[in-house]
Amino acid sequence: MTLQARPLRLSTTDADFESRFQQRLHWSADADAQIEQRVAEILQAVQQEGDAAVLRLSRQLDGVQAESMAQLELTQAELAAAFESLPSQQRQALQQAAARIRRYHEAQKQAAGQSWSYRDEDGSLLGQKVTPLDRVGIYVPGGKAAYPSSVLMNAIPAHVAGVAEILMVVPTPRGEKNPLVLAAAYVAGVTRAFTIGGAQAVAALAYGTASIPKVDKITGPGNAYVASAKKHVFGQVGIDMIAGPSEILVLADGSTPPDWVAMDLFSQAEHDELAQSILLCPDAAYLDAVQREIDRLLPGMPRAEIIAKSLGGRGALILTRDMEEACAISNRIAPEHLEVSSREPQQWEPLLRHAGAIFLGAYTSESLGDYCAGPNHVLPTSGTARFSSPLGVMDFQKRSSLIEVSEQGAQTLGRIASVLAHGEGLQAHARAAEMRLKDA
Ligand SMILES: NC(=O)c1ccc[n+]([C@@H]2O[C@H](COP(=O)([O-])OP(=O)(O)OC[C@H]3O[C@@H](n4cnc5c(N)ncnc54)[C@H](O)[C@@H]3O)[C@@H](O)[C@H]2O)c1
Ligand SMILES: N[C@H](CO)Cc1c[nH]c[nH+]1
Ligand SMILES: [Zn+2]
Repeated sequence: MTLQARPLRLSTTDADFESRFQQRLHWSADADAQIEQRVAEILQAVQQEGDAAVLRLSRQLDGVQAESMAQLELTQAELAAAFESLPSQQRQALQQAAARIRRYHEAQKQAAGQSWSYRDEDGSLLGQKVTPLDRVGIYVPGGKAAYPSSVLMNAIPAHVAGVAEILMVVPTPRGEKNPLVLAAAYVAGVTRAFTIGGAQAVAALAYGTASIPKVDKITGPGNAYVASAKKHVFGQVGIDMIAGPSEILVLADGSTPPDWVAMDLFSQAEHDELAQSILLCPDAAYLDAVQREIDRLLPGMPRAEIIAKSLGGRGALILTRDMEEACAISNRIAPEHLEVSSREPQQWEPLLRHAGAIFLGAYTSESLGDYCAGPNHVLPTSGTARFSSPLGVMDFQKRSSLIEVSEQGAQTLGRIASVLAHGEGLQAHARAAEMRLKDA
C-alpha cells in the first residue's frame, strides 16, 4: 500500500469549522491520561529507588544494558575523542553554529540579563542583582532522532549566563551513542553527561540519586513523556517551559513555491508522529498545489512514515477568507514556529502576537532556525507561546532585589511603612520602621 499524508482540509467558512479545528488542535485526552499515569509511576520509582530504577527503566525503555551508573556516564575524554573523530565538515558546521548561537545569546545578555540599580531622591539604592544558577540539567532528546543542535541550544546560553555546572542527559536507544551529540557537548563545554533519557532522566535530575546530583533547574525539549515529567517536577526544581512535540504553522499568501512549503511542513512532521504542521492560506488553488507536492515528495523521504502519521493525524490545510483572518487564527494557535511565507512579511508581522519564533519571508525556512541562525530552537509548544518565551540566557539566571536605605530614606519610608503595617495589624513591622525614625 502506498503511504499517504493527508492533512485535514478545512475552510473557515465551513459551518462545523470551529469544532473540527478545535479537535485537530488538541490531542486526545485518553492518550494524554495514559502518558500522565506512566510518567507518575516512573517519577515515583526513581524517587524511591534512585539509581536502581534509572538502570531498570533505561533497560526497559531504551534497551540500554548497563550494570552500573558509571557505565552510563560519558567521560570528558570520550566527548573530546568524538569531536576529534568527526569529518572536518561536521566539526566546522558545529563550530560555526555554536559561534552564531553564542553571539546571539551574548547580545541577549547585554540587552536583558544585566544587574541594574538607581538612587532615589533620599539617596537610597534600589536595584536588581542578576546571578547565574549554580547547577542545571539540560535534556537533549534522542528517542526518534539525535539532536546535537539541542546540546548547543541548551548549553551555550547556560555558559553565557555563567552557570558553573551543566549536566546533560541524553537517551541512547540500544546503547548507540551519536558522535555528533558527544562532539556538541565537547564544543559547548558540558560539565558532566549521562546517557539516560525520558521521564526517568528528568526524575534523576530533579530528585538526585547516588550518582546524579540534584540540579536547580531542568531545561530542554523532549517528547510527551519528557514534557509531562518536567511539569510534574516543577517546584522541586525550576523548569524552562513546556517544549514538547514540534509544531510549524505556515501563513502563506500563495507566492512561495508550493514544494518549499510542503517541505517546511515535513520538516517538523518528521520529528514525531505527534508533531503538528498547519498551513493557513486564503487561496484554495494554492492549498491544492501544496497537497500535490506533499503527495509527490513524500515517497522520497526517509522518515515518510512518521511524516505521514503526523500530517494525517495532526496536520491541517486551512482555507481562510483573507490574510488578516489567517493572522488571527495563527494568534489563537500560538504555534512554536510561525513561517510568514509571503511577499510582504513585514505587512503581516505587526498582526502576529503569539508564537515561539517568527520566520519572515520565503527564504527563511524554519530549519535554518533549528540549527544555526542564532536564536534558540528550544521553544514553547501546545499554545504555551501565549505566555512563554524561547529558552535564553535569562532562564539560566535569577534576580535578587537590592535595597539599601539611607538615613534620610528611613525617615520617608518609615512613616509610610508604619501606617501600612498598623493597617495590616502587624505591630513588629511597624515598630521596626518606627525605631529608625529620628523623632521616635
Ligand atoms: N519544542 C522544542 O523546542 C523541541 C526541540 C527539539 C525537539 N523537540 C521534540 O522533542 C521530541 C523528541 O522526542 P524523541 O522521542 O525523539 O526523544 P526524547 O528523548 O524526548 O524521548 C525518548 C524517551 O522517551 C521515553 N519513552 C518513549 N516511549 C515511552 C513509553 N511508552 N513509556 C515511557 N517512556 C517512554 C524513553 O525513555 C526514551 O528515552 C520530539 O517530539 C520533537 O518534536 C522539541
Ligand atoms: N524543530 C525542533 C524544535 O521544535 C528543533 C530541531 C533540532 N533539530 C532539528 N530540529
Ligand atoms: Zn526541527
